[in-house]
Formats: sequence, C-alpha cells, structure tokens
Amino acid sequence: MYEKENLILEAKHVSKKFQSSGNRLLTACEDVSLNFYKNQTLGIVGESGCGKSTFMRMAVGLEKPSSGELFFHGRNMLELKGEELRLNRRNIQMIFQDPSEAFHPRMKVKEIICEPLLNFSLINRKEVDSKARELLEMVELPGNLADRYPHDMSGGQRQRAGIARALALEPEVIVCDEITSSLDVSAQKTIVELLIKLQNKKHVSIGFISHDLALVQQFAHQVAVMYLGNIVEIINGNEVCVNARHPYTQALLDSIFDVHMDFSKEIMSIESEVPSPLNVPAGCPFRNRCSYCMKVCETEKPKLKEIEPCHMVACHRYNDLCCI
Ligand SMILES: Nc1ncnc2c1ncn2[C@@H]1O[C@H](COP(=O)(O)OP(=O)(O)OP(=O)(O)O)[C@@H](O)[C@H]1O
Repeated sequence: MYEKENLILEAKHVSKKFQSSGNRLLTACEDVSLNFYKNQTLGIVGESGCGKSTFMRMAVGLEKPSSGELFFHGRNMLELKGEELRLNRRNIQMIFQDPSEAFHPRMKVKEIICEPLLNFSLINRKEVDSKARELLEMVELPGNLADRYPHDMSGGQRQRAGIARALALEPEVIVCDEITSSLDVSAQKTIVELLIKLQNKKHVSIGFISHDLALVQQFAHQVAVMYLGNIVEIINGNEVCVNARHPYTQALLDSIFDVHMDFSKEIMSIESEVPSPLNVPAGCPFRNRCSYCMKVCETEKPKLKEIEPCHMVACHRYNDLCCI
C-alpha cells in the first residue's frame, strides 16, 4: 500500500516561517516530510495553531514553503509555472471548514459545484444542470438542491456540496481542513462514511486535518501528530490506541479515551502552555509539558526516527514508553 508507484504527493523537509511584528519570525512548520498515497487517508492531528493548515496549504499549492520541496508524481511542484501550474492545481483540491464562507452566497449550488469545471472548460454552460445533479447524487444529495442557495441548506448538506465541488475535477488528492468540526456527531459520522465510500470508488488520496484524534484514528490509514510545527509521531490509524509512543500522542489519547498506559509517571504537565511559535525552545518542542523530560531533551531536538515499519517517533525516550 505504501509502494513507490502509489505515491502521489511527497513533502520533503518543508518549513514555513512567517514574518511577524518587530521583525520576528514565526515558525508555523518545521522540517515536515509527509507522503500522500493513492487510495489512502493521511490524518494530521494536533492542537490549534500547531501548523496543520499551514502544512496542507503548502501541499495544495496555496502557500509557498520557506524551505523544502514538494513533488507531485516526482515532479517538483515549486518549479511549475503558468499553464503547467494551473493544470497541476486540478489534481489537488481543498475543502474548507466552513463552506458558507468559501461559497459565494449569491451563487446557486449548481453554479458553485460546477464552477471549477467551467473554469477549466471541461463543460459548457448548457451542461451545468445535468452535471450538477450528477455531482450532487455522487455525494448522496437530492439533485433538486442544485437550484438552492447555500444559506438554504444545512451545514452537513453544504459540506457535501463542498466535497462535490472538490471532486468535480476528479483530483488525485483532496485535503479536508477541519470539515467536520462545525457539525454535530451524527453529521460528522455520515460525512466520514461518505468520504470512505468515495475513496473506495475513486481511489483518491485524502489529507484530513483535525484536532480530533478519536475521530481521525477511526478511518485514517496513517496519522501524523503535530506539535508546535513539528511532526512528533507518524503511526497507522488502527495502531494509534495500542501502539502510540510519543508522550504527546499518549497524552492526547489519555484525555480522550482514559486508557491506562504503563507509565511510571503520569503525564500531568499537558496542562501547561504550548510555547509560542515566535520563541521555539531549544531541544524537544514538547519538553516543558513532558514528565519524561531529561537533560538531553533540553538541548537536543529528537529526530523523527522509524522505530518499526510505518511507525516514526521523535522522542529521546520512545523506548521507555510502551502501552499495555
Ligand atoms: N499568514 C500567516 N501569517 C502569520 N502567521 C500565520 C499565518 N498563518 C498561520 N500563522 C500562524 O502559524 C501558526 C500555525 O497556524 P495554523 O493555522 O497552520 O495552525 P492549525 O494547527 O491549522 O490551527 P487551527 O486548528 O486553529 O486552524 C499559528 O501560530 C498561526 O498564528
């Protein structure tokens, strides 16, 4: 499943620093390397402000990295220009948290979802009605919603329309940025079920950003846990609950599931503050909240290291931390 031929989008050592007030630099993403594979879902989880959206915005080409490289089928995306760049954009689409902000309120649903197809001259105006119905049915909405305006739809229906719009161009990658976070639990579940169905049909690669580890681990094939701009753990979704090794991932799990880890000390310090991305501490970014911090953690940033197949951890003490 993670064979080279299934690799679609590859981010290599991508960092993003924003210029902030007082000529200071804000580190939003630091040396992030992640892969998107055909027919696979990559979940990115972490607290607000850890850099999830910034990373995905770079992956879809909405933001330029400060350093690092992005490859689409082996082609350096940052070297693409003009028509090549425009055509490449078709292949990677993003769905945003709040479709009511992303959608023009005076456009009908059919115009919204067919707009990308018109922009790329893939359909003509006469075909909009039938194409819109087809796309709405694909996301399990009745075709007669095509003539509605976004404000006449529920949040879940708008999010489905957002998925229809993103899939209209038949992209190879779609990135979902907190698309379920404004929905109630049952609407969240049906949106996730729909994504799984569509992935099985279209073999699309999905990037799914969320702060909700409990949700993501249920369906993402791989989960990348992000903290203060850094990836601290990459693990198969179905192993998160039983095999997570980073103290931050374990603390997130503990807060969700109340699972009983075999810790000699409990992680109490998760309560304390995340350091400012304007002033990233030396050593491990998680050290001020970690009960396992030792001398080396204060000075040496742990490298993301493969500890078993498809499982990477950035922690000096990963060997001391096991689950039961
Ligand atoms: N355009 C920008 N200019 C300056 N700082 C930015 C910009 N975009 C993001 N940031 C900062 O970069 C850091 C990471 O932000 P980002 O939105 O990527 O985090 P996130 O994990 O997606 O958070 P959330 O879940 O709240 O969306 C934050 O400190 C944010 O304030």
